Order: sequence, then C-alpha cells, then structure tokens
Amino acid sequence: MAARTIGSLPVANVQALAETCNGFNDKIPERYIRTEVRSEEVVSVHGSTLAIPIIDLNKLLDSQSSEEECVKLVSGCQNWGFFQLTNHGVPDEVIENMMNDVAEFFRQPLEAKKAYSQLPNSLEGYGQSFVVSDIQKLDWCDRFFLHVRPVESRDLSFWPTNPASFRRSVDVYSSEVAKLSCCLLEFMAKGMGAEPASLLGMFEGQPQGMRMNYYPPCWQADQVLGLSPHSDACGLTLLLQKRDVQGLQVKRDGKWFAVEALDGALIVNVGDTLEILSNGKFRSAEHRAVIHQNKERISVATFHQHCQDLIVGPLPEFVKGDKVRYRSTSYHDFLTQYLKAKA
Ligand SMILES: O=C(O)CCC(=O)C(=O)O
Ligand SMILES: [Fe+2]
Repeated sequence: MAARTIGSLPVANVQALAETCNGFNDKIPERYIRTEVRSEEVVSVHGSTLAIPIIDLNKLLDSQSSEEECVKLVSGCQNWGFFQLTNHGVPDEVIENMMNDVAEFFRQPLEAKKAYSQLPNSLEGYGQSFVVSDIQKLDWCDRFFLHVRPVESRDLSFWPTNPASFRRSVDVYSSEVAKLSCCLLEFMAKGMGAEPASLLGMFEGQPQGMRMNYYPPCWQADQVLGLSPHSDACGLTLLLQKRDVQGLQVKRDGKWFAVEALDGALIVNVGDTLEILSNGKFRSAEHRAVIHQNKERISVATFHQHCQDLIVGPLPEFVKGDKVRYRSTSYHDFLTQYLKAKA
C-alpha cells in the first residue's frame, strides 16, 4: 500500500467520473460508496435554536450592541465552533466575482484544469486532499488549493490565467477575508476577557490558504460523501458557498446538523490551532459536506493560520487558573500529528 504524509495520491477526476456515471443504470465505483451517510442521524431544523448562531458584524461594531453580540459570538465558538456572519462588509461584487471565476475555472475541459495539477508531495493545485492509501474511501469532490497570503508565498504557476479575471478576483477576495478574520479574532479575544490583540498578534499577516471545492451532483447522493468528516488544522476558516445548494453539516453531541447558509452570509469556524490557543474554550468542530442529487455545489474555504515560527499551545490569557489542557508543540510537530491523524 502506498502512503504519503503530505500531498495526496492521484485519483480519478470526480467531475469527469460524475459525467459518465449520471444515470440510474450507472454504478458508482465502490470506493465512493459510504454506508455511514445513511446510517448517521442528520438534524435539519430550519431557523431553530438548534442551528449554528448568526452573528451580525454591524452589531459587533456598534458600541450600543457590541457587548451582547460578542457574548453570542463567544457562545457560538464554545458550543458549536461555527457561526454564520452577516453584514460582514465584503462587497457583493467581490463575492460574485470570486464565485463566478471559480465556477468558470471548474467548467473548463479537464485538460485545461490539469495544467494546474498538484505535484507529488504537495497540496497546492488541482486534485485531491488527504488521499493517503490505495484502499481508503474517496470523496465525491475535486479540489483546487492555493497558498494565497502572504503575497510572497504565491506560486503563480498554479494560478489560472483563464478566466482572465481569476487572479484579481482571488487577490481581492482574499484580502477582504484576511481583514475580516483579524477583526473577528479581536472580538473573540475580547469576548473571553483577553487582550483583543492577543490573538490578532498571532494571525495578522500570517499565511492564508484557499481551498476551492467542486462537488458534482450524484444520482446516488445519499450513498456518497462530498467531504469526509474532519476538523480544520488552521486558526479560523471562512467559507463561501454557492447560494442555492447547501451541503455543509456540523457535528454536535454525536449528531450531524445541516447548516442552512443564509444568502450572502459567510460561514466561520474555529480550527484546531485556535482550539489549542484558547485552551479548549473554543471548539474545533468536526464537519463534512454532502452531495446534491442533481445540482453541482461549489465552496471556497480560506484558512487563516498563525505564525508558523510560534509554538502551538494554550495562551496564558485563555488558561487563567484552569488546568492546561494541551501540550505545547512546534507548529511543524502539530501539523505532522494532524496529517497522521488523517492517514
Ligand atoms: O464545502 C463545504 O461546505 C466544507 C468545506 C470544508 O470544510 C473545507 O474545505 O475544509
Ligand atoms: Fe473544513
């Protein structure tokens, strides 16, 4: 059995596979069949208190309502590890350009996309994530990952030239969400009674990665999984998804909760690094993505990482007399462990 720690083993292109496998007589290859999808309980409650909280950035920024909204924000990070962000200030046009250009990229013929294929032992480019063995089950999804920030980390050989506006759309969107994530980290620290700059100082100007996920429709949608259950390794993830097709599910108390993303909202989640920095006060929740029967779904996740020279361990301001719940490790060791856990 072949195995890799970083990067992903090459597997079939799912978009192409879905096109040849779209009728009732077409058998979905065994490696994509996930029996657990049907056997696990999924809670789907429209607009109820059982849904991830909705945080309004305008309210956070307004001195009249800030404190109350900050309590909601912190409780979302503690109980769910997820929330939806409305009035986030990223202009509609920036979001539209981003989504349109990503959709346009995936719409190209396979050969054109393959020009940006991942290289062995790297996650950057077009392909898959976390395929580490020849026998593991596979996700019904293709992915395109880029190192986006800091600007010097970009390898433009992976940045598509078609559509012509792709690079600019990614650059503008990524700058907006980087600012936004810093703003949220300040409120998260403040809401916990820590110095607002405590988290900000660790994330501002630090690496941002972007994963564009393409989930083709599948006539046997209840038998495949778009993205296997996982938690994100980073500090904070901001997720943008196509408005009309939902698919994200978040685990809480052993059950999956379907997220109903609001039109124009961004979905924010705490990653493993932030869980550790907060000494477990914030949760990095397991999540997954399911597939629609006849509609494609596209999502764009931006991962905000903390300074990689720093040790990953609970911040004294978040420990405050509690027991220290996590061992401090170098970022390298932390990431090695994270990837091992996926294998
Ligand atoms: O597509 C989604 O809804 C989830 C994406 C995600 O969790 C990821 O890319 O890490
Ligand atoms: Fe994720």
